[in-house]
Amino acid sequence: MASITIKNLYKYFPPSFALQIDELMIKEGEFFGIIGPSGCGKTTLLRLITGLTAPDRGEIWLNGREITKTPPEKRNIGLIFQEPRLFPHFTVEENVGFGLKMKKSRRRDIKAKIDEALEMVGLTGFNRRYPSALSGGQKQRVALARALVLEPKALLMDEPFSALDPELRVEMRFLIKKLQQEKKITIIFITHDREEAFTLFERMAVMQEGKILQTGTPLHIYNQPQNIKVANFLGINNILPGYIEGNYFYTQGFRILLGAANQNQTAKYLLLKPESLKIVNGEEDARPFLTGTIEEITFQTGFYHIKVKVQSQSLNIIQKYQPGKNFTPGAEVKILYHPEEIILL
Ligand SMILES: Nc1ncnc2c1ncn2[C@@H]1O[C@H](COP(=O)(O)OP(=O)(O)OP(=O)(O)O)[C@@H](O)[C@H]1O
Repeated sequence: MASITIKNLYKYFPPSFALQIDELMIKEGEFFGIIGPSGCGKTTLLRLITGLTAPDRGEIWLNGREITKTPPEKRNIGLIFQEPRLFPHFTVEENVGFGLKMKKSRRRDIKAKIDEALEMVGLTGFNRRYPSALSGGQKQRVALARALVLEPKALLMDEPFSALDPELRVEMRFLIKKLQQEKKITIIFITHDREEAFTLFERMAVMQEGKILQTGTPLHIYNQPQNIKVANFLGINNILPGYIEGNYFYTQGFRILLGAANQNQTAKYLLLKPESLKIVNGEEDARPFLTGTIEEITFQTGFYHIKVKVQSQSLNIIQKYQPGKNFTPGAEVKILYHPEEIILL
């Protein structure tokens, strides 16, 4: 498996889209993610790395060798799409072995390699099945085996699990994580699912409008987003404009106490993570608080998502379900916050 380096890469699609990446380095054996909103250029970046799209300028290096002009089939980079793209009239075995056959490998080797790849993806014994007799998750496992059997230098995955139902998606995430750790595969994985990003990636790049806004571990980016676009994309959606004076950040109609490290800066925005806020009904707590009125409540797998109006602004709060504790729209509530968990930008 190999490292991938990108230098000054530029691709323009008339009339208005340009991808521009000054520098990006993906380490050998790294599980690297690319996240960003629809249309920001994630797929274009993958296509440039595999050679399916040619850049206007810039360089792509694979394992210390420049491959910018190398044809796709000579790069040996595996590509997995959202849909498995299997040949319907081929069996599982024929689908998985197709690339090896094209490379004119020996028949006995092909059989052994197919069996090994099928075992890796948990499909031992499925050799003779046709795609029509497979579930969505199984088809995507075949697509994975078909890529792995060629022992690619890197595996590029373009939202590979987004068409699967939630349970299967979780199962496939476990599988790919396990394979990546066991085989030390270099993977670049596109998603716009934040949960997927936090589960899978060692490092990731947040893209927007053809550019990389920030690179780092998911946790680092979540805790220190570089700007409000990154923060918002990662789900930190309480972004309050204002200014700092002394120990407080003043925003429209109220103020927030700052932690010791945050005072006397020139920040223009204060960010509150939805899960760092807590609604209390009269319980004693020494933490500073805001008061507001509950606007809206939804319940999602063990958590309440609550919107509370504080003066003219709405705050989003994610709070764990607790038996016996209910929230009602219209109720006046106290919202606790941690001054040390505030992000200033
Ligand atoms: N071959 C092409 N010719 C012209 N424009 C293109 C071409 N391929 C992509 N684009 C444009 O480039 C931009 C980026 O597209 P891309 O598919 O890379 O985005 P994405 O981040 O992968 O989006 P999504 O998450 O929706 O898949 C879009 O505006 C798209 O319309």
